[in-house]
Amino acid sequence: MVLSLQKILFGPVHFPDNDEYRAFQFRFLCIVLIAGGLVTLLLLGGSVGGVNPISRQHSVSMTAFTTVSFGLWLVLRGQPQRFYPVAWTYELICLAEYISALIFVSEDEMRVIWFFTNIPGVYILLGQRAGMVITALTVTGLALANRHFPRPYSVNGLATVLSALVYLGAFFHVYGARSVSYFVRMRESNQRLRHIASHDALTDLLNAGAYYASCDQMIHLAARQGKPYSVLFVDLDHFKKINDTYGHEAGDTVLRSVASVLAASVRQSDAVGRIGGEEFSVFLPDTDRHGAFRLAEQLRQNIEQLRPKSGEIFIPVTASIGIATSDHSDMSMAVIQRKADQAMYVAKQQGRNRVSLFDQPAPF
Ligand SMILES: Nc1nc2c(ncn2[C@@H]2O[C@H](COP(=O)(O)OP(=O)(O)OP(=O)(O)O)[C@@H](O)[C@H]2O)c(=O)[nH]1
Repeated sequence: MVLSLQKILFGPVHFPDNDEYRAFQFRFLCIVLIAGGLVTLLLLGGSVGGVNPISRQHSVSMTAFTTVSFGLWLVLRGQPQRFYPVAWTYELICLAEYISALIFVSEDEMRVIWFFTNIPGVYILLGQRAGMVITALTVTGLALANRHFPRPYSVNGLATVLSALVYLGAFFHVYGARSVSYFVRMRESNQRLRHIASHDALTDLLNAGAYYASCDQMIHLAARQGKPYSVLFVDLDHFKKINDTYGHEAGDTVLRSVASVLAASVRQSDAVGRIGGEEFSVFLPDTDRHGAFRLAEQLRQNIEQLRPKSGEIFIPVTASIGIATSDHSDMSMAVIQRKADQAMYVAKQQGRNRVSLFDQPAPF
């Protein structure tokens, strides 16, 4: 019920998770357009019914305003990319409408109130600069035009109106600046937290949880498309000895260097995760065992040539890599990872610094 009302009001729109403020502005503008059209329609109804007489000239302007408001809502519905042109157009027709009321409805001494309702909306929809410009235009326009109105406001009345407008503009300026900067900081810290929760602090690769979650998604996609996928289990050789010989910090340097090589050597669509101390896993969508073997061999050589530097020492490092490729049945991540692990174990047994395929001889 709520969802279908939202669909009617806003159309079929979707905003990314970290775009709440833009989503709010879009929805706010839709509501403002509908509310603006309805309010003028109500006042026009009052005029037709004789409750609230409005001059003929202003009735024409109100009819045009109502039509354009609803028209703009239809233009905006489901099209967030039209937000700024629609918001500016609406703002300009609002100003025209309020000026028309000032000139043609002089018997309504409260008509200046509409300028007050306008300013918060400009700050919310169009931001600080537009809010300041519209406030300044309103204040100077009223100050200069007052004596030309058929029934000008008294000096006292005008002074109150202008001071209150300046106060309102300043208030929303400060409030808007604060809330936007607060929102931006909240969004940044959310992004940071999400990154921390899904990445390994030492290497900045995906951590085990995030890595397996993204592999599960890729496996679903591959199953739908009927495409093969492979997993490389990369385990550094005699890493304990590296720690013992060069120190733990040098070990960390090695892990970071290997992680960079892995991340730089694969495609954007592949996933790389640190799944244990000196264990990495690489998921290769749309890759059969030939492609996986070629890449694994390349990675093995890149790691061997790496020789990361710690202090004045270049540390020799090698890796054993196990490969498993999906067969025609659907293979879960846990199963294929286990097979890659077994293949890696074979590589270790055969002397390390080599690539081994699960249950199969090398294809070349
Ligand atoms: N520097 C550092 N060492 C780590 C980290 N995580 C795990 N290790 C160390 O990695 C070593 C892994 O040793 P093992 O599992 O025995 O494996 P290995 O020495 O590489 O031997 P093989 O795998 O059989 O070639 C352990 O000594 C861990 O303490 C880390 O974040 N930083």
